[in-house]
Amino acid sequence: LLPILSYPDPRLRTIAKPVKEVTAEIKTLISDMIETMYDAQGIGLAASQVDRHIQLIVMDLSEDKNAPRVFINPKVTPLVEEKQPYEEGCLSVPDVYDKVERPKKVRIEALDENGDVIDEVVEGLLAVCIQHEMDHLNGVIFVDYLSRLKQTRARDKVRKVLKIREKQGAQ
Ligand SMILES: O=C(O)C[C@@H](Cc1ccccc1)[C@H](O)SCc1ccccc1
Ligand SMILES: [Zn+2]
Repeated sequence: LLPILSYPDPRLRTIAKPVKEVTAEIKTLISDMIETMYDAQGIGLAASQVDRHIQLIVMDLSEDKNAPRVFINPKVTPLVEEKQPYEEGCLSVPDVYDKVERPKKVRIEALDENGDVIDEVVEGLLAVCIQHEMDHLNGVIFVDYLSRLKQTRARDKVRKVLKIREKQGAQ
């Protein structure tokens, strides 16, 4: 399992670089990220969150958690002005959930783990998730869209959750 960086760690603000070649090392990182995502009960995970600053996202929206998807060098283009609210969470901001509005329908252009082209128009949770993950690759965290007060509360909440986890870990 890979350690997930927690807000407000400044490393989460690093801009991810494009992947030049899908090497064996990157394939290992992909499977480690998928395993880490499942363990953390996430439906998406960006490489930035595990302190690897390359343009790589893994995702699995399936019920049985057996359909992982990989997006390399993704580009997301909003297709409509209309925005849709969604109660978002983030593995880097544990136990904090709040409403974020994002474009309802987007186009995803990327490469998959075999270097094959992905070019899809998506809506719903997949559209929310890919935009949330793309933000991570650009050093943006969903709490950045919330009020200052909510950002302060989020920082305090994460500090508390991490203390509890440390205590649990130590036992
Ligand atoms: O990037 C992450 O931190 C994983 C995110 C992905 C996500 C955020 C908002 C909306 C959809 C996906 C989540 O922690 S995964 C946990 C989760 C699952 C279902 C709905 C919301 C959050
Ligand atoms: Zn996140």
